Amino acid sequence: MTEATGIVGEFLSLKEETDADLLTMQCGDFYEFFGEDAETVADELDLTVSQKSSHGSSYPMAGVPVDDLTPYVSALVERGYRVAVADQHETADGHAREITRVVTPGTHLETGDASAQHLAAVVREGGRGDGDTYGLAVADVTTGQFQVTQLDDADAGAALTELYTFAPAEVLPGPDLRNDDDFLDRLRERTDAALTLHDSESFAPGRASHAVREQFGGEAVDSVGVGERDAAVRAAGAVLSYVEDTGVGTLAAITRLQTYGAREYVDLDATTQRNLELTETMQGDRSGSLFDALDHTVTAAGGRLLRRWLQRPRRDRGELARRQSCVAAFAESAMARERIRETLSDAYDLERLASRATSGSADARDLRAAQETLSVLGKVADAVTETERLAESPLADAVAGADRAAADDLAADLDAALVDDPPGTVTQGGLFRTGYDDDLDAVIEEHEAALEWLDTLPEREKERTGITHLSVDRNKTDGYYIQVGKSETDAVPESYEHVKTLKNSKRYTIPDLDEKEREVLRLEERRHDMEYERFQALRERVAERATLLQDVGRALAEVDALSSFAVHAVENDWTRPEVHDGQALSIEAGRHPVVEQTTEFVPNDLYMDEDRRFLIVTGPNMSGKSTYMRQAALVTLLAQVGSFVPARSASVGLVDGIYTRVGALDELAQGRSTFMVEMQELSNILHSATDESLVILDEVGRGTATFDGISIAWAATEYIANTVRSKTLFATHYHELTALGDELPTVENVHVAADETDGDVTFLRTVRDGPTDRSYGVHVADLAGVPAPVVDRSREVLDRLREEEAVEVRGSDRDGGGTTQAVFDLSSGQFASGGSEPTDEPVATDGSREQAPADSPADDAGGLDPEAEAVLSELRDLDVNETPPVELLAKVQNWQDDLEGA
Ligand SMILES: Nc1ncnc2c1ncn2[C@@H]1O[C@H](COP(=O)(O)OP(=O)(O)OP(=O)(O)O)[C@@H](O)[C@H]1O
Repeated sequence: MTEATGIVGEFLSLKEETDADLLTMQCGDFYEFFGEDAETVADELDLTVSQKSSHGSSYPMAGVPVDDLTPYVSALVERGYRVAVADQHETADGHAREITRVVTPGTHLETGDASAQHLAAVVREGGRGDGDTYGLAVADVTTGQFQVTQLDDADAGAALTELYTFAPAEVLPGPDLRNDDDFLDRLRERTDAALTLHDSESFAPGRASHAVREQFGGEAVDSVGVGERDAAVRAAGAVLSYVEDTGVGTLAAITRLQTYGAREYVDLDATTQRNLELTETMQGDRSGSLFDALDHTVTAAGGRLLRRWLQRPRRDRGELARRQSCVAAFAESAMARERIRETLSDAYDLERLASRATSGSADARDLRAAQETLSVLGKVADAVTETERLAESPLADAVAGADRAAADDLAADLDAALVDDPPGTVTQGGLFRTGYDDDLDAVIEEHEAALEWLDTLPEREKERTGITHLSVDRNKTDGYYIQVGKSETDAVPESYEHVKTLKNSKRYTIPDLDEKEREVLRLEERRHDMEYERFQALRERVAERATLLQDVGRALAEVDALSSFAVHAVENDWTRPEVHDGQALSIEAGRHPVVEQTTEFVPNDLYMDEDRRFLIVTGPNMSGKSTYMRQAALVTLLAQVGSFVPARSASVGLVDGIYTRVGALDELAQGRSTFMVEMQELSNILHSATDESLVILDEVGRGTATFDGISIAWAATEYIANTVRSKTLFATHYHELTALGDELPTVENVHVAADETDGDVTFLRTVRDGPTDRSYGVHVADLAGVPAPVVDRSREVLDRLREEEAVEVRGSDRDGGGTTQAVFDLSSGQFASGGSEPTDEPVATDGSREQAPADSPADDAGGLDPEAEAVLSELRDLDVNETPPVELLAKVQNWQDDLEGA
């Protein structure tokens, strides 16, 4: 291929300049993609590819109109591409093009999604292995939120967990982490984030701390105690530099550095968020999640905050008490609450408007929206002050946190400037009210007068000439003209100069009209320029008040989220939990917050404390074990976000983390076996949980052979109860484990009760102390529609196993005739002597006749060899009641081995 020149050549050389995935370049009224980029974009967005020839070669080309670029870029970014945009600008000798911005998943301003969009940088300091420090900085450019933290971590687990909670759209790994496959794999596994290698220099301590100081001022850095060389500062500097480099212009919206310590939030890893179905169900649906059930917010920002709260429960009792008091006040002020929510429903997303103002993308409608929302603050504040119950609650401070006077001033400013319903374009005039600016008014007045002259021209000309079919109009080619109907063209005066003949009419112009036309065009252009200039100035003034907009936006979002909690509490009869620093978790008549929405729910009590930390939950399948355990976790979580809880009363000891292990669903797709995932999750819990955590284990060890499963569950229970000492609920079908309830002082048994009369099982949904006696699995098989012969036979087998610890194999006699030949002996785990008919000889499962082995019980009469004797005597001496099941199993296995050896 010859080297491209011209437009394609220009495109290719711009492409060299950027490491973005795609480049689009403005060519007049279109943005064009060329070459491979054109093909990729056409594939992704269903655009038509044409061919552009350049000096004998031909290049694929796909383009979109200038005004439509944003949605196309958004769609590409949402698919994970980083898109560079090269704009065209006029120069003395034609035009030039340069890359003005790179839109990436983490810096995408025009997102259609109201939820937060996070860009994160993560830095590791110190050698590999023990004692590493991780710095994390997370920005949301759409709202200007910027959060920074630092944590010490041995194996990156805590740092990754912290990252997961933000569900970042884009991550910038620091220089030390770029080549760490393990870290990157773990990151990819749990987030959909695009990984971007940003300039290593920007992570360097000096550069980074300079960037942080430039952005927030030296004092801000010092006051939050982030030292120069800290990993957190390096991460923060990299994020700032990336936002600046991508050029979307939102850096100015990042006004505040929020640092937080790991101790402020409850540990809640991605697995647990998913298991507890906080924001989506395990199947990935929003509907049916806790957020979905709980969300009564009326603004996008309020919804975003509520979601964030659920994902980041707090450990600070003071903050929780503050939120609870606000919810309580709202719950008891029905009228004011409804009035405030009604007012709030007029609010736009101020945090996002602030970012649009600073990036220069806000239009007059956006500023109008900002004005209306700023004045919402005053109305909400008034409603709070006027309602005694609200006025004396911490809500008054929450509202007062934003500067109402400044908000009113800015709102008044904007209101004085902009017309009520401004147009969506900012270059076509019509934005400002009269009285806002004298110079502008003068031009507008002249312009309007000239337009008025044109408007009334037809009347004047009709009167002067006596022509009835006469109108004045304008189009692009002819400019202004007088149009006269064909039948009356004879009556046209001499002063009319003919312009064009149409089928039914003729067009003319007159000297006065030509002159007015020039005047109107001149005034129009001047007016548009003046209005645009003034609009930019106004937008800049708003951008300068970004912090104010963000403060007001956050205050309104908080009022929205808190009143949403109150609405839910009132509608569902929730109660204010007592939160305390002790261990006890006590729930009286508790319900599951989501299940109770759709089911006639049977409330249950739960009590745990220092001496009753570990509950083994047994009960039939489908009886409600999982629901009961999740309910405990969700009540705790709700208490730690400041919400009321679904219970008659509740007292919740604050936890430092909630860990769950629940049946894995979709991990097989990722190439890991269910059991492997189960064990990884268990391992993570055993490493991470502390005596202040809450652990939910819904079956452990089920994914493997029974003996291994029981052994692992047994050992894990001992380890948690004796060493980790976290509050734990463990649902299991291994009844053997219930023995631990009697032996370990802090472990207790509870069960979900069921009632069986005449073979009919009724689930009572009531939790009682002590272990269950049966499991009713066969009943569930019946409910699930397993064919009747299988269900009936299961019942028979079950009964025989219970009564005789042995069961025969049906149909093992291939030759027909008999039904009962091979007998499986539960206690030996082997086929023992055959049944009685039609023959006494043992038959293997394949139906073939076998010689009875020499040491089979059938041969006992002949005397035993020493090994068998030894086994028998051990068996006789064994105290079954005193031996833990796992040991029993091991013994049985040993005996079998011994006997086989003999
Ligand atoms: N307290 C309750 N009141 C009313 N319905 C309940 C209650 N608890 C559970 N349920 C309902 O019972 C069904 C089974 O509950 P769950 O999944 O918790 O049972 P499980 O014992 O964990 O079952 P399995 O052992 O098979 O996993 C669910 O549909 C749930 O909605």
